Amino acid sequence: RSQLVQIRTGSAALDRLLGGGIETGAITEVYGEFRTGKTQVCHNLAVMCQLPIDMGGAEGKCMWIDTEGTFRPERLLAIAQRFNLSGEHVLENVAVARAFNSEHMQALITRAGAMMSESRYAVLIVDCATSHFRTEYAGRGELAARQCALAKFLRTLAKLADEFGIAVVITNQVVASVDGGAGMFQADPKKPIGGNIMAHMTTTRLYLKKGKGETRICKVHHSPNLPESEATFAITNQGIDD
Ligand SMILES: COC(=O)c1cccc2[nH]ccc12
Repeated sequence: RSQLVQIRTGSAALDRLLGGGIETGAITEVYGEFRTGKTQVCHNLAVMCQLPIDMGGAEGKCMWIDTEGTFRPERLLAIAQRFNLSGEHVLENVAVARAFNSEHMQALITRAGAMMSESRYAVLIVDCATSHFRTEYAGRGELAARQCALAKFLRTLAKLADEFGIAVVITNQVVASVDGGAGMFQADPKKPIGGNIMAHMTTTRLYLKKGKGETRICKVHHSPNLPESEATFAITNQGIDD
């Protein structure tokens, strides 16, 4: 069983909000509207996880499932430079696969276990975890089937988080809604069909929203052990920062 640590995000304010950083051995959902920094948080974690544990890292590799072509290797190089890591070495330790539909996503995480038995992974990123489910199960009549497929996907992720002690980080794009961005599949409270799968199958949920200029505000939702407070961070060319 690998030692469970918290991985620093690159923003001290955000790390304080999280009680140290992103938890390994757990699933963290990062959700928010378009362009609120979800993928930027992932780029930071893909580098930070490779730092020594005593520097807030997890001394492991990153596995990245990219569903919308938002992975940017050049962003990793800039962040690596900021933390005095070799960019080439950092990129070598990030295994990226494009996932073109939800079946492909399920196949990738099913096979991920074999790779995690071979070498030390610290982070599995799925960005974005919900877009294919949303488009493939589009109609209202498909909500139950969508919840079922998503629940199976999250169960597989939870098993990887538990078995390999990795931090699973999944992003979820939500549209501005009257319920204040309650996250994907927030079933209409009047007709809860399995409720919000994401809300009860993830350990910690980070809601991101735009602040002034290039700043973003993160609010912790539904965390079993963190106060519901918020932190402000910046998005820079060298990743997220205070
Ligand atoms: C090169 O990257 C992979 O082979 C990979 C990346 C993310 C998830 C994966 N699952 C199985 C292989 C794989």
